[in-house]
Amino acid sequence: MSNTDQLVRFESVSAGYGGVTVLDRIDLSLARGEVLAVLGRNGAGKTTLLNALFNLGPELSGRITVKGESVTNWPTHRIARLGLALVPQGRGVFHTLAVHESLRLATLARKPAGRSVSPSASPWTLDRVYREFPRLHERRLASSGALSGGERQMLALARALLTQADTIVLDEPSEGLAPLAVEEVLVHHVSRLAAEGLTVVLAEQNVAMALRVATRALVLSAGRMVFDGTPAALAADHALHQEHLGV
Ligand SMILES: Nc1ncnc2c1ncn2[C@@H]1O[C@H](COP(=O)(O)OP(=O)(O)OP(=O)(O)O)[C@@H](O)[C@H]1O
Repeated sequence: MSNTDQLVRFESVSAGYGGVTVLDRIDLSLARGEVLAVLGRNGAGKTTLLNALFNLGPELSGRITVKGESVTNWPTHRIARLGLALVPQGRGVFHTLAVHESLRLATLARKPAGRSVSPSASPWTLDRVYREFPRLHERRLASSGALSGGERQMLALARALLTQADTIVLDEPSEGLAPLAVEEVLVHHVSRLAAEGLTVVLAEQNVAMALRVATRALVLSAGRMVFDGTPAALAADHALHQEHLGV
């Protein structure tokens, strides 16, 4: 893999809280255009891995590189300006704002430094977001707090796109969504965006959904990486499923 294809690299990254190790010497690399599913049971360290990438809390050791820059311990906003956007668990939308206002605010957020990093030729605008998510256009005057779970996830995704990020990181996007909403928001929209060149990382408990959209999967178990490969290889590995993903 050439350096320009490589967006993110973890080299022996350990992370923890209050001296307790939660992630243990993780090595991984993420290439442009991949849809990477980060899987594992409750407490396996999925959120900690995403938070390590954005330097959002855990104590870190090892080395994290984003687009060739060594970003370990950089402030989160500087890491984001390299073209990464995080949609946190619970979606992080302001409940009192109308959908349109929430999206408009996202267009004002600071853009990545220098050149545009959006993978598609045209930048994300409000019009383009409303074309991609017609449901948000219908609901543009509704308060964000009145949205369904699926609509709120679309709003969070749209806000991330409006920062012109080329890499979107989603923490448990299917959590609390009805099956139809999972299908519409995640399988439909995420697959479409990935087909246009967006790089996506999603931490998920919903293994079946994640494997439908992912091009690659990692499995964490008690902070160690126990699998890194294709969704097909993971789906075929029943013993690994049983041991590290089964409920
Ligand atoms: N801020 C924190 N302070 C202390 N311990 C934490 C903190 N955040 C997470 N942990 C611990 O780290 C471990 C991994 O948590 P993490 O949230 O990364 O797992 P996860 O795989 O995302 O699980 P879930 O699916 O439940 O979100 C757990 O034992 C958790 O209790």
